[in-house]
Amino acid sequence: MSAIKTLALVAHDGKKDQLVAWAKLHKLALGELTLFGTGTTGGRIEAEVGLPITRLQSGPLGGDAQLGAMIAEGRLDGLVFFIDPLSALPHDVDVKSLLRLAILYDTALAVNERTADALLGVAHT
Ligand SMILES: O=C(CO)COP(=O)(O)O
Repeated sequence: MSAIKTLALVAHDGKKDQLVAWAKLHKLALGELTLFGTGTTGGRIEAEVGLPITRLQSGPLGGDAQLGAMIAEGRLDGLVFFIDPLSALPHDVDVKSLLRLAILYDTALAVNERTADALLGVAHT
């Protein structure tokens, strides 16, 4: 696998605290990468972690679709997407589409913390 240079960070509302805590823990490693995020997630990463991140639309307003397009265009190496397995979402079709494209294009994909650690190459704590 070639090294990851561009990484998107996304979390559903019930998982945002976990993603912010994970990003704080791995700020140094994440700081080496060009980061993208959906609107609300990206805003929290910027404000609470202090990492520069390009914010797309909020997920329900097309942010997942924008990330899918980036994957289709070969502009994203990895996706850390903390999906909330306990909540139904109005934009579930967009989430499915994003995951489908990540699989189709063999994008490095982590949907939980342990796998995100592996993706980033850091030790699980
Ligand atoms: O809903 C999302 C992903 O499906 C995330 O969007 P926000 O980061 O804007 O909350």
